[in-house]
Amino acid sequence: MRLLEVDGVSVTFDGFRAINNLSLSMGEPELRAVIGPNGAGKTTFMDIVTGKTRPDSGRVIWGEENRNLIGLSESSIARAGIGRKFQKPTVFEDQTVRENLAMALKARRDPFAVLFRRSDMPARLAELAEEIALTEHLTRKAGELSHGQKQWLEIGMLLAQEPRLLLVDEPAAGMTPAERTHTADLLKRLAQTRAVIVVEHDMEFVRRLECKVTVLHEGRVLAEGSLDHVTKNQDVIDVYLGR
Ligand SMILES: Nc1ncnc2c1ncn2[C@@H]1O[C@H](COP(=O)(O)OP(=O)(O)OP(=O)(O)O)[C@@H](O)[C@H]1O
Repeated sequence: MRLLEVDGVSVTFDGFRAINNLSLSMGEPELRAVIGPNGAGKTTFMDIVTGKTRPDSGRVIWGEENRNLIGLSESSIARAGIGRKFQKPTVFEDQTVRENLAMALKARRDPFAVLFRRSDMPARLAELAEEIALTEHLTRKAGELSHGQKQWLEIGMLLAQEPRLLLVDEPAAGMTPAERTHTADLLKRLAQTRAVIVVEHDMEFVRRLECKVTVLHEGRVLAEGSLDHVTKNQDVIDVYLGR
């Protein structure tokens, strides 16, 4: 099913067109990597989808009701089911892993939260911890976790909101090789039941995701397909070699 449709979106900053008639479609479930050189518009694309930046034109169509997200507040969009993981982890370092997850579960504000009984919380918390491979670390302070584990904890906290689409910004940055492998596996698993968009510079990591790749350049889609397909594309090669 089609979950998200970005349709002919443009945004200009001080006369500079950062996003230029961008169109992109996401299914549910789906895993997608978005790559592109510096300044290609990757961050601005996420800012538009999450309501942080309002485009000058175009539409962002969401869900089975074909709701246009443009003009909605960031919190309305989050409630509609779009979660965003920024590059830097923002977990509560003085709280334990369990406390961080419990806070995220309590913070659920969507209409389903009322159906979600408090007594179900321990089970859901255990499930989340399992999903992000932190079951053994529930009683540790988040500040004691490795960089990779903090990132997983934050992903777990986002999962508590049950997003239908998760946007993840450069998850592999600063991770050890073992953590990268874990993260790629985690994202692949998450994308079996929801839509996940990963913005990433690291091609080795993108290869591990084994998913469709969208290459952005100058605010529009330059190429789309498997990593092998897009890396053979002459336009993509030229852009990456800076010609
Ligand atoms: N608020 C803003 N005001 C002016 N220009 C901006 C603003 N935000 C982004 N830009 C410009 O828009 C272009 C796209 O930026 P964006 O950050 O989306 O690219 P990116 O693909 O995320 O790059 P990187 O890989 O370096 O993070 C860049 O040229 C950037 O300088």
